[in-house]
Amino acid sequence: MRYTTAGESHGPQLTAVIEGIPAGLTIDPEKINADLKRRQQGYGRGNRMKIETDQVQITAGVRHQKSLGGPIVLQVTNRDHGHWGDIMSPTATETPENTVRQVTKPRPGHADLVGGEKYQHTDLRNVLERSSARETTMRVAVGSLCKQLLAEVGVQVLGFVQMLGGIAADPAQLPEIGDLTELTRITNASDVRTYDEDAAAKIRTLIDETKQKGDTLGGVVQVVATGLPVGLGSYVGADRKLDAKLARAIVSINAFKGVEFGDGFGLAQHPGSEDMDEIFYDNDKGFYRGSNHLGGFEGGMTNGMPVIVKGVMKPIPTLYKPLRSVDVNTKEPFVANVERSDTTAVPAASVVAEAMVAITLAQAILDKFDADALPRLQAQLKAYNEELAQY
Ligand SMILES: Cc1cc2nc3c(=O)[nH]c(=O)nc-3n(C[C@H](O)[C@H](O)[C@H](O)COP(=O)(O)O)c2cc1C
Ligand SMILES: C=C(O[C@@H]1CC(C(=O)O)=C[C@@H](OP(=O)(O)O)[C@H]1O)C(=O)O
Repeated sequence: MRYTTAGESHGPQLTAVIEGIPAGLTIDPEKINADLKRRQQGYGRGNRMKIETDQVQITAGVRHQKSLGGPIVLQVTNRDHGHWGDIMSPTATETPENTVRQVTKPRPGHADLVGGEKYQHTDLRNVLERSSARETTMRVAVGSLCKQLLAEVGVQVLGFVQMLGGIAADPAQLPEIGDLTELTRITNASDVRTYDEDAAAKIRTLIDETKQKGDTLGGVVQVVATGLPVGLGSYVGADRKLDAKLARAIVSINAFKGVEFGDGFGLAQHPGSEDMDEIFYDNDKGFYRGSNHLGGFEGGMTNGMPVIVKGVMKPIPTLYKPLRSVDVNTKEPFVANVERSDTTAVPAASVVAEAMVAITLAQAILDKFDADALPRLQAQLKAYNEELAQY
């Protein structure tokens, strides 16, 4: 399964084309809309989210809510496009009026300067429009569709905020991970609600204070996936390791600078005897691990434990507090002048991370098994799990 997205932040609309979804999958657009809404929420977002109400339109590959096996097209309208006149029109010709707002002042921490140099753009709007995290709308739409597929084979995926601006959102250890729907109830990724209401209140206060100072915040998000078959991915080649593919998927999210599995960087702080997950056997459960320090991966393969992936998001680069930069035309220094921006988008990013994990896990399952039609995929997975139970 592969997908691509298209669209500019303030262009008319965003599009995703997905190829390789099995025929016969029920696709509920309202479930996609619910995830799009989660991505739009979260304390600390800027005014753009008051303008947009992201709703998916499915325009190809689906009939009567069932996938047909061909490419699926998803579209979301940018309501803000209406405020941009011809400036973001794909068809209007260039005039003094629609080029007057040329962007020549690159923002530190953004793609603006390097993108201009690389693509020979003198108007940096041509860079920022596509490098904007507005694009993650379509990743969430694709991920939401993938979650509908994963649910049909017993896999659940959930992303949430683990830390924001240095304050832990889940100070307690994750409870025994069973049904992720239960986890959704207590950890609402769309806001900074956490296991611990005190922590959530502290985070909201910190976001308010940071906004007042014209500054921004980053954080850590966590994604948990349960119900995965043993043996997705492979140790036999670098390009087949599934943990490596997940790392790439997470770091591909705008502003993400690091990724870890299970105890991640914390593993370096203990001797091996405290970090390995010992192996046990039970007649009913088969092989199982007594702990999950390694986040569900051994040798680049799923080992049957929940997959636990974390990603770190840098603070939002556009600050109301000015940062120094240099105008690409005049080569004169300036201090940035901001119109609007998020103070933090870590809650939204946790929904994006969930989508990226769902997409990558769906790809791994569809690569491994015959995926032309959903019932055959389900039958193959069942046979595979039954075979492994005899090992
Ligand atoms: C959901 C989400 C919302 C974001 N909102 C903003 C924003 O309002 N302002 C901003 O400057 N950056 C925002 N970013 C971050 C930038 O898109 C990102 O830092 C920039 O494209 C440069 O890419 P890089 O940080 O991956 O190098 C957001 C990122 C995400 C994931
Ligand atoms: C539009 C979204 O996020 C945007 C991501 C973003 C950036 O630079 O990445 C900058 C802001 O855009 P604008 O300049 O239009 O306010 C955010 O609002 C979204 O998440 O849907």
